[in-house]
Amino acid sequence: MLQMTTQVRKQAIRQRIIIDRERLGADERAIKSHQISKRIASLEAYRKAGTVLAYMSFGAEYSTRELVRQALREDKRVLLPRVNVATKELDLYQVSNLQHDLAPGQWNIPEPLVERCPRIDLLRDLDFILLPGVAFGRDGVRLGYGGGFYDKLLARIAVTWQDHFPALVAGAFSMQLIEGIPQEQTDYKVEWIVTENEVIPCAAH
Ligand SMILES: Nc1nc2c(c(=O)[nH]1)N(C=O)[C@@H](CNc1ccc(C(=O)N[C@@H](CCC(=O)O)C(=O)O)cc1)CN2
Ligand SMILES: Nc1ncnc2c1ncn2[C@@H]1O[C@H](COP(=O)(O)OP(=O)(O)OP(=O)(O)O)[C@@H](O)[C@H]1O
Repeated sequence: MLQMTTQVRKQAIRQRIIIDRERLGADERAIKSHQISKRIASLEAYRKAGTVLAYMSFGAEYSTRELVRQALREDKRVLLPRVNVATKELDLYQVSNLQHDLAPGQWNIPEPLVERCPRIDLLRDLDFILLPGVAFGRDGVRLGYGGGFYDKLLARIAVTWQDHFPALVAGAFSMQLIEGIPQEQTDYKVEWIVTENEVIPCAAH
């Protein structure tokens, strides 16, 4: 019953923030996305990273394209997720060319083409993870679309790699920062939230 209440509360927050985020105009989103990208690119954790797990934004999410392009230009190893419908988990693939390596997948999100991109199973190699999200708390609590994809991925990484963990960073518009997001046992917190206005260091996970 407690579980149910948490899910209902999460869903209400999701719906509200998704609608509010759509209200930001396209131009405003582009300017803010650029500011977020620049701030993330200047984080030490990003600069030091050899292997980066990013994602391709969709809808009114902060646009990750600039950062993904920059990482490829800087010769970082760039991985992108693909929703595995059978396992309901994220499979990771290395991309090298955004024009040729991607096609619209689940929910129309650009995803790596399996025939062009090598699948990467070695979660140990990850230095930096850029996480999507609908809403965030300043303490690092993250609310996604409800698939639990990232929490499951992070749980897999935690098992593989107990002593060391990749940096967990989220880019988001400042309107996505809210108080009172309910947390569950399986939820991982992000370490940094980067908005158009600030870089927020959050509690360690
Ligand atoms: N850009 C981006 N890529 C991502 C994520 C993300 O949040 N953002 N994900 C983060 O985990 C995964 C995809 N997760 C998603 C889960 C639900 C919906 C969504 O729109 N669901 C609709 C129902 C759609 C349907 O079932 O047909 C909904 O909830 O209304 C989108 C993405 C992997 N890739
Ligand atoms: N490690 C895990 N193993 C199994 N199920 C999990 C795990 N982590 C989360 N889940 C389940 O996934 C479902 C959705 O979780 P949650 O609402 O936290 O998703 P989200 O963080 O919003 O989505 P996403 O991670 O895809 O952005 C929940 O029912 C949760 O119990």
